[in-house]
Amino acid sequence: MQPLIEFKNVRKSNDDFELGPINLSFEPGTITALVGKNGAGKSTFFKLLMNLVSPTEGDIFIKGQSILGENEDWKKKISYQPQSLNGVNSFTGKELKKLVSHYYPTWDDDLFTKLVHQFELPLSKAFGKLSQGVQKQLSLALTIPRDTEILLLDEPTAHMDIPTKQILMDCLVDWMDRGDKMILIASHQVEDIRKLADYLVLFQKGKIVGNYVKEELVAQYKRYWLESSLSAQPLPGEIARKGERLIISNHPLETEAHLRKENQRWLDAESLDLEDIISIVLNNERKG
Ligand SMILES: Nc1ncnc2c1ncn2[C@@H]1O[C@H](COP(=O)(O)OP(=O)(O)OP(=O)(O)O)[C@@H](O)[C@H]1O
Repeated sequence: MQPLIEFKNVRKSNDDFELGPINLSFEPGTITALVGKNGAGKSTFFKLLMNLVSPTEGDIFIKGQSILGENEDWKKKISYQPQSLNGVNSFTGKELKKLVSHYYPTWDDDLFTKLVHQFELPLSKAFGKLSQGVQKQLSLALTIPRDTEILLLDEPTAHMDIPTKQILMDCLVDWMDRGDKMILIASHQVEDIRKLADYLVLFQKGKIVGNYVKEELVAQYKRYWLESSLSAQPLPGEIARKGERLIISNHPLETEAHLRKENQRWLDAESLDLEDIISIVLNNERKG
């Protein structure tokens, strides 16, 4: 299957920041979360993909078409919700909808009306006079109904109350059922990632440190409480220990095989929270 998006050896250098090299591709039918600390490069990744900033090296393809060429047809296949909308403060929601819907041949007006109703958006008020959370909701209501094959969401649930978050999650799940679509979502909200994402791309200071299937990543980390004290020697797979009887492993099969061989029993074993796993991977990467 042809990927919807391909990054081929992409690098971007800003004053004191280097992003890349990025070699990634994204298939239809997938939701991928971009995860990393503040300043790790997630928004720059989106800006590169929208050709709002130019790569220093490499190329990006949408359905096989380079976004760097003269032909800009690809823009109608991709919707982007940036962290904040600039230059629109004096426009009302109604005016913004007219502008946006005109550009996208796939615009779904019923979906827009549904989101306006669910988010209770005041369409006659100037964008700049809305609260941050409502601005975000309006921005989403102007983005999702473009109904393109690719949807890019940069921190969609920042400043969002809990019931509205739930509406958005349900909307995105329904939206994926519409066909061969994909979503890239940059988020610091582990709950969003847990609920939505199939894949995780982890960023650390401009480098991609891993591209994981979420379920496989979660299955890879386990915490064990052992019946008796551990020897000082680290166990196979061990990446951390607390006290004398608690260890964390990122190779549970190897760890368990070793414990059985040594007749060391464990009283309990459990998977780690996604939040803990992300912290471990990013902190280990920082140390490395
Ligand atoms: N226009 C710019 N000119 C120079 N440097 C920039 C520009 N935009 C971003 N940067 C730098 O690029 C780096 C990555 O920023 P980016 O916004 O992509 O990170 P992020 O992962 O999205 O962060 P956050 O989670 O805080 O949104 C930062 O060091 C930032 O200062």
